[in-house]
Amino acid sequence: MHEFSSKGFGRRVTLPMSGMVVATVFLVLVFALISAHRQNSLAVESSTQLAETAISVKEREIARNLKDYAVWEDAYRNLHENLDLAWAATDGNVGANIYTGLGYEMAFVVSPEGKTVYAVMNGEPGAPVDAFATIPTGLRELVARGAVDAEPAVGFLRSGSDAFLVAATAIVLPSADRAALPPSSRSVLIFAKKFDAKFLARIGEEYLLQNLRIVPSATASLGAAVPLRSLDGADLGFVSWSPEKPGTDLLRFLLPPMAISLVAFGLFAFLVLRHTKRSAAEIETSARTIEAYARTLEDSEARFRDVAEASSDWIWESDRDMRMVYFSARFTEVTGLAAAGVLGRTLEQFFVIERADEAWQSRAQALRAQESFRDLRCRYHDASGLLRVCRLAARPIVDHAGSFAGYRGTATDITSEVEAQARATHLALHDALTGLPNRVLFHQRLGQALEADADERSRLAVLCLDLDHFKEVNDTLGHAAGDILLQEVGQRLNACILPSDTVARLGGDEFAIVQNGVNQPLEANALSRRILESLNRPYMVDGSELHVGVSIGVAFAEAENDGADALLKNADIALYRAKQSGRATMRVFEPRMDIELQARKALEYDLRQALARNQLEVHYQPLVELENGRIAGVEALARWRHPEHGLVPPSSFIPLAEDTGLIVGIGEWVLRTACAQAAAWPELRVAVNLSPIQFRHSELVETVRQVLVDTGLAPHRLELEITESVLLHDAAAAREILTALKETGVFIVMDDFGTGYSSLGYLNSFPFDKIKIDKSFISDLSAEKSNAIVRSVIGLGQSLNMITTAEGVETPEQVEFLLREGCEQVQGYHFGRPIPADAMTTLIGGWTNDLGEGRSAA
Ligand SMILES: Nc1nc2c(ncn2[C@@H]2O[C@@H]3COP(=O)(O)O[C@H]4[C@@H](O)[C@H](n5cnc6c(=O)[nH]c(N)nc65)O[C@@H]4COP(=O)(O)O[C@H]3[C@H]2O)c(=O)[nH]1
Repeated sequence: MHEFSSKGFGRRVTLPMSGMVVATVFLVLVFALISAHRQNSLAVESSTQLAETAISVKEREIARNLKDYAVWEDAYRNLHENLDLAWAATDGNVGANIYTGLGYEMAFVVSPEGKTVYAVMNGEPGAPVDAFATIPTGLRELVARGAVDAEPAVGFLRSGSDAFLVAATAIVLPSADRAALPPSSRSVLIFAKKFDAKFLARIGEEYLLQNLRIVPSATASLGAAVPLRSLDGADLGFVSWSPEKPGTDLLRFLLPPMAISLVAFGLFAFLVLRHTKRSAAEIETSARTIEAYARTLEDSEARFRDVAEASSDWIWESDRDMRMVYFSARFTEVTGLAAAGVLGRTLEQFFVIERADEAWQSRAQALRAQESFRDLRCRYHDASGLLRVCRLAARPIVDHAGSFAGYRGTATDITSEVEAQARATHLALHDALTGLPNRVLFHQRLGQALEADADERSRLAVLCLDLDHFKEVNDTLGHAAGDILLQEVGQRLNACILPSDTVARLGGDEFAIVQNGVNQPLEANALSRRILESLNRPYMVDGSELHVGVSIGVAFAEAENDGADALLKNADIALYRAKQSGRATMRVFEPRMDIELQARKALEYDLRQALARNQLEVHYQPLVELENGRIAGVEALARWRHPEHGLVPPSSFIPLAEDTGLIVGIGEWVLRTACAQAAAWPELRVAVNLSPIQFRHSELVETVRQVLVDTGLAPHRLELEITESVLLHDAAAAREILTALKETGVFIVMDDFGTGYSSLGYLNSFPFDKIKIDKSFISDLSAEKSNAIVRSVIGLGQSLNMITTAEGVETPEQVEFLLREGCEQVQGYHFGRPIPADAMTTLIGGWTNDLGEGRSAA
């Protein structure tokens, strides 16, 4: 770019302009001076001519006047032939009139012999004054020439210090033939006019020559001069005058306005130049600013290009018909396609616009309105034919006329982003372990299904599934095995459903199914059966065969159902009921289940407060030795004195306490209360029930030890009753705890023997001190089978050297039977019901050895 500079401008414009102005002024001045000089010279020249003419006129005038007097018969007769001085002196002849009339100061008559015979000096005729003495130089030659020449001889001669115009001519008859007369016989008349200041002043007046005067030298000239030379060439000085100076006058006239004009012009030129210079400086500043802007613009463009290409993949442009007309170099780098092959195709020919994209409507509107748009999702095939996704953003190009000329925009390849998004969406909606839909997707599907009309809704069933004993698998075989099991369960569930159904893993071992069955509830029942059958089949995990069942709760959508949450809640309630019903089964939701559940929740709430509000009590039931009828001990049984419901039996709250984990706290409280109470009684043992839940807490042994220490009860006076379910859960851990408990010195009792799996192996492998035969066998003693069982358990105890206790002994017959069979201890209403500690203290105090007496009727 050409750089504009005000200094350059000064050099190029100011200096030449200033030079031109100065040169013009100079030329005008020179021209004026030359003209003035020329004018002056011409004036001098013409006045010189005038002066010369004046002199010549005077010469001719004196010659003419002289000739008038010399060529006159009277003069010839009286001055030549006969010298008549009186005639001569007579005024009017050659007398005073020569001076007074003609103004000649001197007049002489010289005889042929060369002698002055008559003279008139300043108008005074008189005695002859020698002319040659008066005018000593040059007069003789003049007289000689005048004597012979036809015309008077005229010339300037000096007389003293004065110059005189002198004329001489022969005095002849007017008719005389001058040539015929010998010169020597002629008399000569001489007139002399003094060239004095007065005469010159008169000439000056006549010829308009100012200050006409005689000056001795040219240097004393008044401006113009003509030399006066005598006939012999002697210098008589100069006739000088002040010539007119029209040039100088003109200059005088012109110079002031010229000077003013020049000054004004110079000032104007100066101002113009200054203004021009300032303008030039401003232009230079503007030019620099524009240059700076241009550089900034270039930088900005480069920056924009860098940013645009860094934040996107390529830049593109289309014409007004949406035909691609430009791709930046990155287009080929990213797509592998040659730009030339795509240019000319329309936007829609190259890109497949994703009209399914939710935002398409607004983009379509922007495109129709030829407005800016962003985030327009498109697909295209790259050079290798792979379908890729990109995002377009563009702004309209507006031409100089303000019309739409196409689009200019960026494209960003978002294929990996879209794939990652799809993966993330899948992850967000699916369970990572089983690949099944997760809770979120399940809710979405259920919500969508519920949006259908009432008819379709009524076909909808939700099944909630919970694996039975899954926790045990996890606890015993580890989480890896649990994971494999869950994956297998997922596959089996998938195999059970139809494509229109959705099976989801809600978390842990919870699954749920949305079933769309035309024929409900039959189809839900059928599906439940299929699932129960499929999931009950054994699983092979790490080479081990595992068995886990499943409990299923089913709820059907109804027209007036609240929604997905309500439906799922109902299915969950049904599932809870299925689990309560012994697992591996299914239950269909009924409204009463919800009521019961609410009641249970209310109870649970109350139970949480019970301990803190001292609503729990421990009642004691005596254990009697059959052999001697003595109280061998008491069983501590928890009671809940509910402020509204009265005394609540443990069968109503212990399972709830176990489900909620409250049993840990309640159990410890019962243990501590019973031990403290027993310590106050003489040598009686106290039996306390331990829940399987307490067993899973590692602090159990330490708690027992601490309670014994705190209450001071001797360990051998404490019996801990456990059920078979404790052993079922984790046999190894149970054995470890039992062994540790045994080491504290307490008795371990197997409670409710015969109700569970009653593996006889347990009795061998665990350190039990006592077996309690469940009261269901005792109450059923009339039956053959029960008799046999009771008999064999008693026998087993004896052979394993364990004490056998029979529970629920209510009748003397039962006592007799047990006595006969060798049962060592009994417990039952026949001997005493569970009673509060005070009552028990009284009972103990009044107890006799007689088996039939002292029974409490509490
Ligand atoms: N029909 C009949 N029943 C008799 C007779 N003699 C005693 N019973 C009842 O049989 C149950 C014996 O206790 P259990 O088998 O350990 O069974 C207990 C025990 O498993 C559990 N339980 C009670 N208190 C506690 C406790 O503090 N902790 C734990 N973990 N469980 C407890 O609750 C179960 C029920 O306790 P209870 O309702 O007190 O019921 C007691 C007792 O009242 C009889 O002649 N006929």
